[in-house]
Amino acid sequence: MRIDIEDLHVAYAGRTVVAGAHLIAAEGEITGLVGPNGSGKSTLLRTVYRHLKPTAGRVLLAGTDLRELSAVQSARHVAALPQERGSDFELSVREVVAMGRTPYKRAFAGEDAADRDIVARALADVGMDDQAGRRFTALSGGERQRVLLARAFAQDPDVLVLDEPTNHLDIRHQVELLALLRTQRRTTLVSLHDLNAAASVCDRLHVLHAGSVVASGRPRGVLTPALMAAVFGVRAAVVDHPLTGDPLIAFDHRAPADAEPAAAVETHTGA
Ligand SMILES: Nc1ncnc2c1ncn2[C@@H]1O[C@H](COP(=O)(O)OP(=O)(O)OP(=O)(O)O)[C@@H](O)[C@H]1O
Repeated sequence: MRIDIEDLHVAYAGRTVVAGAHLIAAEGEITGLVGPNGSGKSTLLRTVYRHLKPTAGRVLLAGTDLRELSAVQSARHVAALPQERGSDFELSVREVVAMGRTPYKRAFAGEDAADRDIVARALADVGMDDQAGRRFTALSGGERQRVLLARAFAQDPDVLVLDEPTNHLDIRHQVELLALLRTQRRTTLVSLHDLNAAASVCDRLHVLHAGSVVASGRPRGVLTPALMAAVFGVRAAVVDHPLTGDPLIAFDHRAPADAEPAAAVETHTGA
């Protein structure tokens, strides 16, 4: 299922932080959202998983305005890994993941064999199947993250919305998670701070700056040295990754760039 975000505005207590964002997350593609701190990535994602209501504009799921769907209907289609990662579940790992099946159950209905298979597969996908009996609150930050991702997988959604899913993960688990997203081929909308990971894993990228999408397109067309200077305020060269051929952004960690105003950034929409 495809997601269309049209002229989205979102405000907190009257302060608009997403202002007229447009983007498409195409069916079966990984669509990345990148941008500096505070640019509005989490806020935009929160409207897609219905944690926040837009003040104007809309989010369409396969052409239907999300607001026309009930909470249960949208939970069958859209699963999220939010940035607010619950830490207060006095539940086992397996029970947390099984919560992903809730949208499919009638009140008080128990698990059936199909639910148990889906939960087991989700736990195996994130490499937590050997820890299913542990208490969620006893896990490390990265382990919790993987369990909450398994809960999203157990929801068997058409669309995955992931807010910085690689946060807290060691490099091996980052690579595994991103590879897993690629093999699943679900419609995925994901925010990432790691621009090299975004360049490798995303089919398309949207760059948010001060609440607006300032560049969109294939990673190679979007992640240019000029954009890195103007939006992120850093100096960088873009080369070919020696192992994969993906764009590899080599940052100058010694000094920031003199950032140009964001208005100087051209919006890219091509390949
Ligand atoms: N719950 C909230 N109440 C009020 N303002 C908020 C709230 N959450 C975010 N903001 C503000 O909205 C703006 C956008 O924040 P948001 O978290 O969407 O940015 P982000 O791009 O995800 O940032 P980061 O990269 O730091 O996670 C920021 O100015 C932030 O301070």
